[in-house]
Amino acid sequence: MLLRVKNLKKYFPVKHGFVIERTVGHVKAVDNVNLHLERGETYGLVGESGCGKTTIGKTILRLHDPSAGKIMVDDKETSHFFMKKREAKEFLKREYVDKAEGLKKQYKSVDGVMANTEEYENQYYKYYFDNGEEKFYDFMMKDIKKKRMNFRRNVQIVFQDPTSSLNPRMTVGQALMEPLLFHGVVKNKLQAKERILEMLRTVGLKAYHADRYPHQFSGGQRQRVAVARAIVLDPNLIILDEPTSALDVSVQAQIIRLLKELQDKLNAGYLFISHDLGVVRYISNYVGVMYLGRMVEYGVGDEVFDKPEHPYAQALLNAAPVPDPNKRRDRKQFIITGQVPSPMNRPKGCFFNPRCKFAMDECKQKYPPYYAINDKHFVACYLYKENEVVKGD
Ligand SMILES: Nc1ncnc2c1ncn2[C@@H]1O[C@H](COP(=O)(O)OP(=O)(O)OP(=O)(O)O)[C@@H](O)[C@H]1O
Repeated sequence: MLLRVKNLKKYFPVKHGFVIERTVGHVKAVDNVNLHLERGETYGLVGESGCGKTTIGKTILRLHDPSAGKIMVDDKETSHFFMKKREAKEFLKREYVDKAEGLKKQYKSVDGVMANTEEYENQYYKYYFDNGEEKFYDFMMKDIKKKRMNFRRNVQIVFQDPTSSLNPRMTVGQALMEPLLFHGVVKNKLQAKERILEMLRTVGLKAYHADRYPHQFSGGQRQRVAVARAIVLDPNLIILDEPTSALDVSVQAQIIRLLKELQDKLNAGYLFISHDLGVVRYISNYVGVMYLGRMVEYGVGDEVFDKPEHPYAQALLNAAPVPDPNKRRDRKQFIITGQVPSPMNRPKGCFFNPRCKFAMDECKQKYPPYYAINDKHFVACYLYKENEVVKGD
């Protein structure tokens, strides 16, 4: 599995006080979110502004530390890649040293058995047994750094506004050269230049664009540069955070087409964050609808778009353009009233209950679990409580 997010939480502390700061609450930007994604697939995240989409993307990328939960990339838990030295040492002691010492005791009575155990075959335990604790820590810290670099290479992001994500003082050639040399992907500058020209061609730009600065491009071209920078290291996972929102409609279509073509070429997984429901529908295999930090409905894209079941998802997705006018008439129509509550002070029970015209007593008591509409479609709403309950995965 390329990406697996399990019970992810990101709470931002809210502090008051000028001289003595104290935490007066938390913005629960992301609360118990699960999602997974394979290579070559796209997971679309939709929901109103402020529901936590960008925070999920940034937390996966480790621009934010998660408050709780797991993020696994290529089946590997990523949290210890980003630990500070002391924390990492504690983690290594817990995960390896203490366990290795336990094994030693277990096998003490039978000399020579240790070398035949499964754990001894594991390179980390073997290193510890052969080299002792201090050398083991040095070895593991280097290993963690290697994994962190590998993660940084493998997971990339494209932001909405390429103007702020590109360094204005660097030419496009320099901006693309930097990560190539930093990650040692190429042996020398000549190889780097070849790769940069190939990347520019891939995203529909010309060789002479390498000598230009970001301000010398149009918005669409700048986003092409940002895409080139994201793919130059051949990543497996790309987070696309509103990649077309700042562009004209005709340019949006070109960028989306480019992203689709690139996905076929790179076989990368995309986490696609957008307000534009039409684009999300077009590009995504799976879709998750978020409300106040939680995924209220998720599943295979066409299923969720054709038959949204959560009252919030129905209201939101009804706003999406539908190519087939007959389908549009079949849709349940209603409009949500009221304001989105504050993520610092969410309503009891289902967070949507004060705005939901179907709200029942239990909706005001406890947040609903996920019910399976079928094996491709899940919804957190008591209206479906006759259905099988599933873990939010
Ligand atoms: N660094 C931060 N510190 C404190 N609160 C934050 C921070 N970043 C985001 N938030 C809050 O977390 C919540 C979720 O924000 P987020 O940007 O993830 O939403 P979003 O769904 O991506 O919205 P948009 O579509 O407008 O980008 C919001 O209430 C926001 O104010």
